[in-house]
Amino acid sequence: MSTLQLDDVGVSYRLPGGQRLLAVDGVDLQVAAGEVVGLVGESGCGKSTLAKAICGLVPLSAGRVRYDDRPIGRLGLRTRAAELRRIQMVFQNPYASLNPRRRVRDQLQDGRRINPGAAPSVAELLDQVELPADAGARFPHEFSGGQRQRIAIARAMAAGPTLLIGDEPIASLDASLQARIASLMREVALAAGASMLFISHDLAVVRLIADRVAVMRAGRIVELGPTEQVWREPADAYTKRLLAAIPVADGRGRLPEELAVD
Ligand SMILES: Nc1ncnc2c1ncn2[C@@H]1O[C@H](COP(=O)(O)OP(=O)(O)OP(=O)(O)O)[C@@H](O)[C@H]1O
Repeated sequence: MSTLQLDDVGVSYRLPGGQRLLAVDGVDLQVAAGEVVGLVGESGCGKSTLAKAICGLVPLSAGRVRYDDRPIGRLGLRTRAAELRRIQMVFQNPYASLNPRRRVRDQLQDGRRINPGAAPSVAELLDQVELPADAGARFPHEFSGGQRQRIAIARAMAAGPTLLIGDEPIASLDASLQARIASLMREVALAAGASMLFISHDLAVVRLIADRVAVMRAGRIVELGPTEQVWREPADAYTKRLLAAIPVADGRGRLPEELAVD
């Protein structure tokens, strides 16, 4: 069974003037087979950079990423290609993975060719993401934002991934749709036997779908644990602040006073 294992991972960017920014710093994280892990934290804390590091899209400055006990990153292209084909991403902007000029069914077929035999048919993929069968004959621009994100999820699943990474996949959707699309991602990933790393700044949605949650701040993971435990008994002051900031219907903080931090 495929496990993603990050050990002491660091990623730094070179800034104008030669300085380096340590965007990810000493991250240890594991995503086990069949598990959904939520990665939360404020804008700029390094979530997307960590996702890119997992996919080999940015080089590591420290540590290692292993998938299925094989290294990813800073490797020969052949090894990377084989491992990375099994990791698929869904981005905030569905167009990041969709071609506006190709019909939906052709794009799903393109995905299915990445790992032949690993994914269901185009009709089944559309059904899984709750789109009508005739959606395949249309182009991405003919759909709403939520439908487009469903297509992007189907496109990712068409490649037969064993790990699905969502990088803020619900951030651009209407609030009414966010929980549904997040739950759908969990459903389709688990139904296919894949695990999922779900990146979001929306803790309420992460609580709905994640088995474990990792809280990231300034490049580091400051808290990691079963979702309900982190939610009910956050150990880290920053996690407490994040949770306290979640709005509720009456406009006040969600958490009781005893969890408030200064
Ligand atoms: N290509 C780059 N070059 C230089 N700095 C970068 C680059 N990409 C990201 N950064 C910086 O690295 C830090 C982490 O950025 P990253 O996009 O990973 O954060 P994030 O948590 O995903 O934020 P958001 O939720 O806003 O997408 C930020 O300070 C950002 O400005």
